[in-house]
Amino acid sequence: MATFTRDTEIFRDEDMLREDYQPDSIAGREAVLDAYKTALQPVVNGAQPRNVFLYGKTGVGKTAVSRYLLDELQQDTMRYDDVDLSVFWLNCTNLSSSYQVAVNLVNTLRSVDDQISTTGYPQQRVFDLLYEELDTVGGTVLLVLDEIDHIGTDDEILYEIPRARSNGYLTDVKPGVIGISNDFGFRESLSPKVKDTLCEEEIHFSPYNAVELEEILHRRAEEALYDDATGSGVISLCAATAAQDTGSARQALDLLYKAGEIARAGDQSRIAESDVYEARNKLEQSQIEQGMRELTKHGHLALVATLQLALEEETPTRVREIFPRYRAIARHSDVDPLVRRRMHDHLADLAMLGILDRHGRNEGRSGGQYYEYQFSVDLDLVIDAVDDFENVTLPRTVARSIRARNR
Ligand SMILES: Nc1ncnc2c1ncn2[C@@H]1O[C@H](COP(=O)(O)OP(=O)(O)OP(=O)(O)O)[C@@H](O)[C@H]1O
Repeated sequence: MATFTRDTEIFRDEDMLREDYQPDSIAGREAVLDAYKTALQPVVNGAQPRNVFLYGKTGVGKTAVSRYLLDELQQDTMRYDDVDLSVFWLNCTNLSSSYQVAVNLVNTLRSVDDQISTTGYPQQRVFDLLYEELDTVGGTVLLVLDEIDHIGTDDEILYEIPRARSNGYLTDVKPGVIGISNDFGFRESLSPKVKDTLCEEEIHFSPYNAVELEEILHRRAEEALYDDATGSGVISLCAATAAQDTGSARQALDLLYKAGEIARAGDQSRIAESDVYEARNKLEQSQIEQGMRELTKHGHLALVATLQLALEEETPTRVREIFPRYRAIARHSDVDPLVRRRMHDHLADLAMLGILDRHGRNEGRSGGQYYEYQFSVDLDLVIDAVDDFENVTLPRTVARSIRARNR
């Protein structure tokens, strides 16, 4: 018997459940598609494009809908000789200034053997280079800036590009900017002139409800899974679970994919509801693990201090117990400790991430309120995560528990 045999019961084409798969149809987003089409109509007419700003939480289809509609737009404009449309995408994660966005745009527009250095130019020079490149491409150019909120308050470029034509910097090209963001605060933080320009057309992507998610999952499952691979209620359970939690299609698809993997690993011929529950727990766990790894240095220190108390069976515990431990661990790790109140903010963050449970308690007659903390996740999970903290010198009790687990 072979060690590996091809799946014949659960996954027909599992790549279709992966993050980077681009669906060829969009379900449950009619109103958004209508608004987006209206915003893009000037492009088909050969007119100056409008700038569009898309916002909504993570996983609600901003990228998928944009890719789908811009592909359609490119195909449909080919029918008109007087429209020459080019679309360029730039992911702005880690680009925290107009300068960096401009340099990366220049390099996106240029060929790979003709890139410019990411530092060393005056800002105006980079903008001029960008205008030259845009004019060289010519026609209508749509620049899609994904995760645009990373640019922060240094947002001049979002004003400059759309205005460059009327300001006489561009002659042969009609540029349009499509900004995408899942940070609701970003729109408010834009300077008024940028807001007026970039947010000419705004499209809000609301979280999906269970009915919409079910439609998305059904369409995807039709091709990704074999016909009898889902037991009754499985798809609606994935949809309902994700709708109640985040309303994200990504979460719903991840749940179905994970549940399928669990069924396959168990040699089952179909996915059961119990696989969805198990998948939810596994995904939650890995999200929490990731949350712990991505904490700041002081978040790591506060976590280790609380873990030390938990291992000594001193939890639930109060800030006044955690703080001295935190301070000692910080000193051993060559970090200046924060004052108690600031460290308490980090404990509150850990509670918000679902790592700690926090309960308010009253101090009896003397009045006053205090909080008690304890882990709301399995300690083994925390010990595993802490093992990877490179910036913290671990106290002996914690180091010992790690060794015991790794043995
Ligand atoms: N309406 C839809 N129809 C079909 N698939 C969808 C739909 N909406 C989202 N998806 C799928 O859900 C996943 C997440 O969607 P997408 O990446 O577009 O979200 P997003 O809003 O851009 O999220 P982020 O802000 O995190 O980038 C993708 O796999 C996408 O194909």
